[in-house]
Amino acid sequence: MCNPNHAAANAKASSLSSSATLSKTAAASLKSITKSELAAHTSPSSAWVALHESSLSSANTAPSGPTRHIVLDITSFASSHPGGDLILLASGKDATVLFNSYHPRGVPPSLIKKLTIGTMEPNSFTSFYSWHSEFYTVLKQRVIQRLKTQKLNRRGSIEIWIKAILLLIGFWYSLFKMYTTSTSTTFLPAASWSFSMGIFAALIGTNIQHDGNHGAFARSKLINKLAGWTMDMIGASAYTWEIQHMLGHHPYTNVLDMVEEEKKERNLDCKIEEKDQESDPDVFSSFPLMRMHPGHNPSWYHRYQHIYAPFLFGAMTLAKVFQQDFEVFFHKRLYHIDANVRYGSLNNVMRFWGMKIITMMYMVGLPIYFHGVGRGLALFVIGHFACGELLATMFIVNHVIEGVSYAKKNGNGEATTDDDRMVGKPKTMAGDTPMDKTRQMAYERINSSGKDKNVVPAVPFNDWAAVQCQTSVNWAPGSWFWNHFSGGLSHQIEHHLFPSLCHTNYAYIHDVVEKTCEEYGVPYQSEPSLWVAYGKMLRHLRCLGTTKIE
Ligand code: HEM
Repeated sequence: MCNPNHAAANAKASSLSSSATLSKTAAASLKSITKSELAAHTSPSSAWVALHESSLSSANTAPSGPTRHIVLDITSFASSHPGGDLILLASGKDATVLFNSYHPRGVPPSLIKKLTIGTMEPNSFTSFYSWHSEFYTVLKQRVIQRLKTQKLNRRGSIEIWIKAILLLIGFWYSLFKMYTTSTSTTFLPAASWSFSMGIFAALIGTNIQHDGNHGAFARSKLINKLAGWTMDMIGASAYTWEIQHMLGHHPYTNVLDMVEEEKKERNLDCKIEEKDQESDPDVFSSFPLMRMHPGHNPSWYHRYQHIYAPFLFGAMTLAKVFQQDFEVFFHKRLYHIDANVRYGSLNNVMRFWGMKIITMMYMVGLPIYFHGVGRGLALFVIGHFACGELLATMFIVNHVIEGVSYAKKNGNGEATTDDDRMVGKPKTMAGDTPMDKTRQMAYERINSSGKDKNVVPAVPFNDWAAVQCQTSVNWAPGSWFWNHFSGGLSHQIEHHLFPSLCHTNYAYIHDVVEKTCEEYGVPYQSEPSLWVAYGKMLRHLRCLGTTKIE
């Protein structure tokens, strides 16, 4: 079912996008590549990526044959890639989600053809997602059009530069005052500076490093790299963050791969070669103390998680700096995600250790030098608690909150029929499927306007972009202030759909996204403020602590 009114927009979008589906003759002349061959090409000296062919097609129709992926050799292209070395994160794996979500204007088909070296064996990957809808193609085209009309840069403009400079000054000034404020009579002033340093660190994380590492801060690759590096400046490794956030959380938001879960329960290793395991590492945050996905088994203590969560969130950044970074560095993996794409290179290993040593010197060593061991350590912990608490408050409400959906991948491969889709339909804790309701509303709206009800395009429940809308929630939508304060976290739906757009744009495109969702029958959930969202998040955690849904 396709709305003819959208055909023109779709055609325009696809002329820019990579409608590079290879002809049968061209495909026949390409070599067939196995999953293990693909997985062997993960270094900058030899990097291959696989792309789901239907996601590159402008037709976006359901497949008539087996799912097929093409393979691109990106080794020589990587150095000239406009998005910098982010492209290497995708090497050795199915890069369909990254490719589609990072190029709102598409990529020239001629480039795809030039880089294509083969095709994957049929059905090599079993993905939770479907790519057979025009929803995302039309949405991208409308958003790009809005940016053009309002003369906004896709990447950062003066707004983000001014903010970045002020935040960096705030961080270093607070640190300096924390060293130099005497603690001999009272501890409070130095503690306040440490608290302020922690708040600035959180805001640097959400406003500078987040955009930098998504390639969205500036047009220059070097500036993006430096902006991303501020993560190391505040103590945690940007490489671990890229692996967790960009390869795990963004592609598989609130998705839990039940095959992997079952293996874990039987203490079986989830092999890294099984690259199509699809789970969101953020739903493991603070695991096992927190239960953040209904697919996880509840333990007795989870019934109290809504009480201890606010304290635990404060320890989140300490756990990142001292536990997760080292675990990922030494094991070279995060759950099912191969970390060799970053920690496999000597330069990156040196940067990891160099930055850890330097930051420990100014964040722990100097406070101890100025204030003694006990007070110095206390100042360090206060700063981290302030940072962790603010970050968690603004982030967790986006994905773990009343009304949000969770998905389970049951290992049945890509859904192509409605029955298959039902298996993995994203559901709320209450067991509802919000998209059932929004789809119905879209049909009714068209019917009441007297038009043919078939004109509402059917978006599959597991359409990648529709899943982002079902699993993310906005707060304070449209607010310029909160969008700036949170580094775009308040417009999480827009961020998930367009991670390569600078966050300063989200407040100007959210109405386009909301309207397109409404038109296509896709959920779009917003909470009026952070406080309302926080309350709903705690209530939801209480419910998650006790209830299990199938
Ligand atoms: C797999 C093969 C890939 C090819 C052939 C490719 C090609 C391109 C091209 C041609 C552009 C310029 C687009 C424009 O100006 O609108 C671009 C931009 C970009 N790419 Fe890629 N890319 C690939 C993979 C990736 C991956 C995996 C990521 C992220 C992990 C990524 C991130 C980016 C970013 C952030 C930009 C800048 C976005 C912008 O200008 O709005 N690319 N890429």
